[in-house]
Amino acid sequence: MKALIVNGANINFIGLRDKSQYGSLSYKDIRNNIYEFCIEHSIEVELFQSNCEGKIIDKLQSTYIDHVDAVIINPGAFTHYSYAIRDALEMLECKKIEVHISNLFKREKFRHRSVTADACDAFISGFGSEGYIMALKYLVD
Ligand SMILES: O=C1C[C@@](O)(C(=O)O)C[C@@H](O)[C@@H]1O
Repeated sequence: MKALIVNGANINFIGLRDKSQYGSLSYKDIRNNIYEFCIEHSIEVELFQSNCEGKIIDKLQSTYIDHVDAVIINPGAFTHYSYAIRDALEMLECKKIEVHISNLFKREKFRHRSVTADACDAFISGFGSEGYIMALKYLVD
């Protein structure tokens, strides 16, 4: 099993920003938890984070050449308006899971809408950073 985990805008600042929504684990802690789970379950994983929409699209497109079985994506605020990331996701034929650390529906109205979620197979929101592990568990079960 080969998985790509893509994190978008400001996810590298998790642990510093709005701890009431995102908890106090840092992005590095979250990465380490993911690596630990992937080692235990023999998942080959690549973690990618960018604050640039175009770089995220390039990374998603690269999975055509560098085949992956699954993409797990937290686009950050791009979730709410990036049709370009949505289109890049839609093209991919692998399993796609959208993850959000916070519960989008318990927050501001602009966060209630995901333009990327319907290009994915599944959606996880509100389980904190455990959401990434839940997505990985779903893939290995
Ligand atoms: O950056 C983020 C993080 C987020 O994607 C989440 O994981 O809960 C939710 C988004 O609305 C926000 O812009």
